[in-house]
Amino acid sequence: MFITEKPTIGVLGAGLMGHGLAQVFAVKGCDVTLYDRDEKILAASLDRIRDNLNVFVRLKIVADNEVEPTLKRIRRVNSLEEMCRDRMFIVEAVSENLSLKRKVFEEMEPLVPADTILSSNTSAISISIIAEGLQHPQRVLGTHFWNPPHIVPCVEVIKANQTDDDVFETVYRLMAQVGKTPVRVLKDVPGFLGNRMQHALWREAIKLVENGIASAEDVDKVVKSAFGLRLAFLGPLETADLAGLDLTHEIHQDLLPELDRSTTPSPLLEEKVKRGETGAKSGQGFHSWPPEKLKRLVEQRDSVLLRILQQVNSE
Ligand SMILES: NC(=O)c1ccc[n+]([C@@H]2O[C@H](COP(=O)([O-])OP(=O)(O)OC[C@H]3O[C@@H](n4cnc5c(N)ncnc54)[C@H](O)[C@@H]3O)[C@@H](O)[C@H]2O)c1
Repeated sequence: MFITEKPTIGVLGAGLMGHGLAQVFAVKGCDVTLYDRDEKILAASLDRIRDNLNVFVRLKIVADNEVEPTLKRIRRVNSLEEMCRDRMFIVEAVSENLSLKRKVFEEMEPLVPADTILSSNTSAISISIIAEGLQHPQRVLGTHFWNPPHIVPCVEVIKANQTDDDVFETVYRLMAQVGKTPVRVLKDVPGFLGNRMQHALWREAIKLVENGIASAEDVDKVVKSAFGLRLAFLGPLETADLAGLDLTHEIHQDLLPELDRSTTPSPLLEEKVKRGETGAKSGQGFHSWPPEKLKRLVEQRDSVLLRILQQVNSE
């Protein structure tokens, strides 16, 4: 399948992920339509993108005079129909809810020609189930961007049971064309690649706190000041190779039986959620989050991530 130099992109949902997705494509010269049923969220999206771009300008990744032309390439529209018009690729980023996702895909189908590619940014819902019952499920696949999508390079391109090979490879190339680091997820498994690994780590981290082995502060500190440091440069399998697979085998023989293997959320997590301690949004989770601390951390996160990426890319 052919990708034009300036692909036409539709983004459905302008929330946390959607506004950043619009930015990803617009920065690379694509013509973007952006739609959200919530008028306030849609109205605020361009200012959020401008704020994001200003961080890039401060770090000299984007030139000052590129900000307005980038914003001009994003057209906020007031209906699904307008968002779908003349699009080569549409990415859905509405709330994480299966029936909602199935509904919006059903609504989009009659609004686009059979060769418009439709993707979902779902974190965990099966793409094959979203595509079930559509007239042309072969043009549906997953593109799982990570938050913040305008900064984190990886996009997991997920092949659903019905996805056509050519569609899959076209989207893989499109992601590379807009400067992302695509990976192929060849089977539609829950959590794809990244969230399976990430939540295996979180399950163990929560269990260590629940069992009183260390504080939440110290659990986070071990990741940040030990093995987490190298993760942006070396993956776990590269690290296992460097450590030696014989040593890895030895350690797994002794350690794997000791690790948490729960198949339900931990009692500590259940208790916190019941108490309303839902993390940053409520001000309290494993850590406490006064608003100024949270604001500073999110700003620092974006600029630290960009600087790590600059460093890794220059090696
Ligand atoms: N937040 C993350 O860290 C993250 C990371 C990766 C993937 N995702 C996935 O991305 C998707 C979006 O997540 P988010 O965090 O941006 O959520 P969000 O709640 O910030 O945004 C969702 C947006 O969808 C809009 N919406 C809902 N129904 C709609 C409809 N019928 N038509 C038009 N707009 C509609 C809402 O108004 C809202 O603005 C989810 O599937 C989520 O799992 C999220």
